[in-house]
Amino acid sequence: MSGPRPVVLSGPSGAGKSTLLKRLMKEYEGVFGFSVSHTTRNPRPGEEDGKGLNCLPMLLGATLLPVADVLSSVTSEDYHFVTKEKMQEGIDKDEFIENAEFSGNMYGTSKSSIEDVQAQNLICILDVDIQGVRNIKKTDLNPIYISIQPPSMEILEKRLRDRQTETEDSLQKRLEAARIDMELSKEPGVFDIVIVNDDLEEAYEKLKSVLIEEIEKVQDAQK
Ligand SMILES: Nc1ncnc2c1ncn2[C@@H]1O[C@H](COP(=O)(O)OP(=O)(O)OP(=O)(O)O)[C@@H](O)[C@H]1O
Ligand SMILES: Nc1nc2c(ncn2[C@@H]2O[C@H](COP(=O)(O)O)[C@@H](O)[C@H]2O)c(=O)[nH]1
Repeated sequence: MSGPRPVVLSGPSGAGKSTLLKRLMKEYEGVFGFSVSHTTRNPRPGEEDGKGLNCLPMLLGATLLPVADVLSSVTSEDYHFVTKEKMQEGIDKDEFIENAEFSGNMYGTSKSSIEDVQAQNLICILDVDIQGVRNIKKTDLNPIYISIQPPSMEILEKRLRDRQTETEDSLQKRLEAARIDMELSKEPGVFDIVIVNDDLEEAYEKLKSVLIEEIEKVQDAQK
């Protein structure tokens, strides 16, 4: 039996991908696994290196907490934070299914980050920019492609500013990338669905409705 289809979540920085993902992974604990990307950007306050399914055995071995507590501490946000040299080394060794430069930093999805999730028969979620979407389309991954879009550039800018994670320079770079993303996401056939994240509840319900078939398949297999 082939495993569940992976899900690619894309859309401008600040559109709300991580917010929606966190809810989804909380409501459907044990159904999704996040593909922990590599990046050369600096960690934000609270972000930890590689706190994803890749290091689950290590987390489980190092804690006296129940497995469920460890699993719920695995968020959809963190990365493997690496130097440019280390990242380039991995790319040269063909360890990445895709990689891209975004806002002056390198990002990439390692093959093992996907394999680790798929080995557990979980729905693998990839959070990648539009370049990642294009590159994944050249592979045989066959994911469901979902774009999360903001209601407008103005609202996106406000969300990014309020999040307080960016310098003025990185914020401007992200807004520029967002303009391109918003144009490209309108191209027919790029995404299976484009969800405008205006009202969070409505956006979340739409996201769930697109994924419910795959979710139920995983839940049935776990019975
Ligand atoms: N529907 C919404 N209404 C208002 N604020 C929202 C909504 N969705 C998300 N936000 C807020 O917008 C900010 C950006 O959201 P989030 O960090 O989830 O975006 P993202 O797409 O994951 O960004 P990045 O790609 O940079 O990681 C957060 O502070 C979040 O709380
Ligand atoms: N092509 C890829 N894009 C990725 C990957 N991981 C994250 N991203 C995208 O980068 C931007 C910025 O993310 P942030 O965490 O610095 O705010 C965002 O659009 C992500 O979707 C990846 O492995 N490959």
